[in-house]
Amino acid sequence: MKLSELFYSIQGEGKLVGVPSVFIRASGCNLRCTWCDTPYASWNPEGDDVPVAEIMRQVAAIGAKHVVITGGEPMIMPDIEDLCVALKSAGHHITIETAATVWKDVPHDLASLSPKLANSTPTEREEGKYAAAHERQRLNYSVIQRFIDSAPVFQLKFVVAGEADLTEIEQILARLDDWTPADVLLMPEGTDAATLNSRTHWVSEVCKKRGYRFCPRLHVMMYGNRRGT
Ligand SMILES: Nc1nc2[nH]cc(C(=O)O)c2c(=O)[nH]1
Ligand code: SF4
Ligand SMILES: [Mg+2]
Repeated sequence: MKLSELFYSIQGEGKLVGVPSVFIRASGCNLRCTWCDTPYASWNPEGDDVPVAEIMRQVAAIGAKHVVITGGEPMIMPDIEDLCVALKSAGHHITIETAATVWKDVPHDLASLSPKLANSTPTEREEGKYAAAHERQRLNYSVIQRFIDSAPVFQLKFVVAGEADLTEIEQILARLDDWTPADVLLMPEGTDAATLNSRTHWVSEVCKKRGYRFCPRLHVMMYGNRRGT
């Protein structure tokens, strides 16, 4: 798998926030979010091809149960299934962080689904060649539904930048089945504490009204937006 980084940190987002976890970051993405916080795994993918056996050696050396496979987009990696099978048989808890645009039936424990809203689309003027492909691919309802239907546990984690995003989130949720408000997480967009804090108030008010979960970005608050954290 093309690997941009592998590190041990605290899960900063989602239902398992606070859990010490090994992060395996696949390099390469089919989307191009304008606010992507890991451009080194999407816009300008860095890293080397690392065999699953070597990834397993590095994970074993850390010795944690929880593993988060993120990216980039892990579901476009040719050996994602081999990696998940190996992690499962070694007894790990697997979270997959995906934009849920590509389906693969791989063993996992938590599907962290982050469908991308219109706020993610690059402007035509700045990034014309990516804007159209991103817009075409960013929402794939049948893929999202397959994850919901097959995952042992899932979360729908929406990156929100403004109150207008709520309308789109509700349109998306209306096309999906078998979720409850407790599965819906609203995460402020931002890669610094000041931006996150400026969005905390209105996002938390929406969560109180709708019964959605507020999703912090604990690692950004703890470490700033730094690689390997
Ligand atoms: N600590 C920490 N928690 C995370 N949760 C999701 C992450 C991601 O980049 O997908 C992430 C990350 O990069 N670091
Ligand atoms: S889906 Fe994730 S990795 Fe890909 S461009 Fe968007 S934020 Fe970046
Ligand atoms: Mg991230």
